[in-house]
Amino acid sequence: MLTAHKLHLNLGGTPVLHGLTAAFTPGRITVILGPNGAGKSSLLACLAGLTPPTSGRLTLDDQPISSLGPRDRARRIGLLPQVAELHWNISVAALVALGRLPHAGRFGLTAADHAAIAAALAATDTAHLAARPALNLSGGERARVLLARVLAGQPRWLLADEPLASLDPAHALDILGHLRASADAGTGVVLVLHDLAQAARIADDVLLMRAGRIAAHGPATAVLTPEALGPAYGVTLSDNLTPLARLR
Ligand SMILES: Nc1ncnc2c1ncn2[C@@H]1O[C@H](COP(=O)(O)OP(=O)(O)OP(=O)(O)O)[C@@H](O)[C@H]1O
Repeated sequence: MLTAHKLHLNLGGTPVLHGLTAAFTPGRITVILGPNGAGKSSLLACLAGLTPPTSGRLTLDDQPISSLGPRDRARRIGLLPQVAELHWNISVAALVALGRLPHAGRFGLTAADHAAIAAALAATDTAHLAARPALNLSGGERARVLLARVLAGQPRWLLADEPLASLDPAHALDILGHLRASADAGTGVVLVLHDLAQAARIADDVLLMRAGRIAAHGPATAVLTPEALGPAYGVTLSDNLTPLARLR
């Protein structure tokens, strides 16, 4: 289990998370929803152990996340951040191989490493880009390659912030299918999404945030309703979760 207990986070003197308590279950896909600025990315960064909370407790399988060494943590928790910038013009193959760094032994990549990299390239339909310089990719290609880097690490927990935002419908479906298969194989998957239709398609559980607090958390069927989502987003929603109008 990945858990947050009474999590508070201040950034630049501003309270961003206000005492969140939540547990995430391996083998399930949790989608975090909420309006801009609700604290979704901040929560994900805390869960990944990258942003230390101001107070509260984060644990992975009953162990404080802060007690994990960076290599151990990176093996167990993979994070795809919302804004993933590329600074080096290395090849796609080299970039995806970086995802194996937490597993790297003294003698370079093993057959298992190569197999994991090939599987990540296949899952994201990026194998044909392997020789391309990473800086020359389109936005959607770059997003898929950066996801491949995370998948190559085969983390037990996969946290991804808007992983489908720049993908075309076919690639979005491919990635959703891969995430479902990963969860079915026991991976804990936590996704931040804005598209309610995608959330409805993939979520087992939904954590709805509003202004740094949890507005609802439970099975998707219970939270993905116009009554629960509408007030959080300040809109009225149709039965199929299409936004109809702003709430006054
Ligand atoms: N370094 C920072 N200093 C001060 N405030 C910050 C900092 N980083 C984020 N915030 C604020 O924290 C709040 C939560 O931000 P966060 O990025 O977690 O929201 P979000 O729900 O992911 O939003 P979005 O849907 O727009 O991506 C926002 O009000 C944001 O302006």
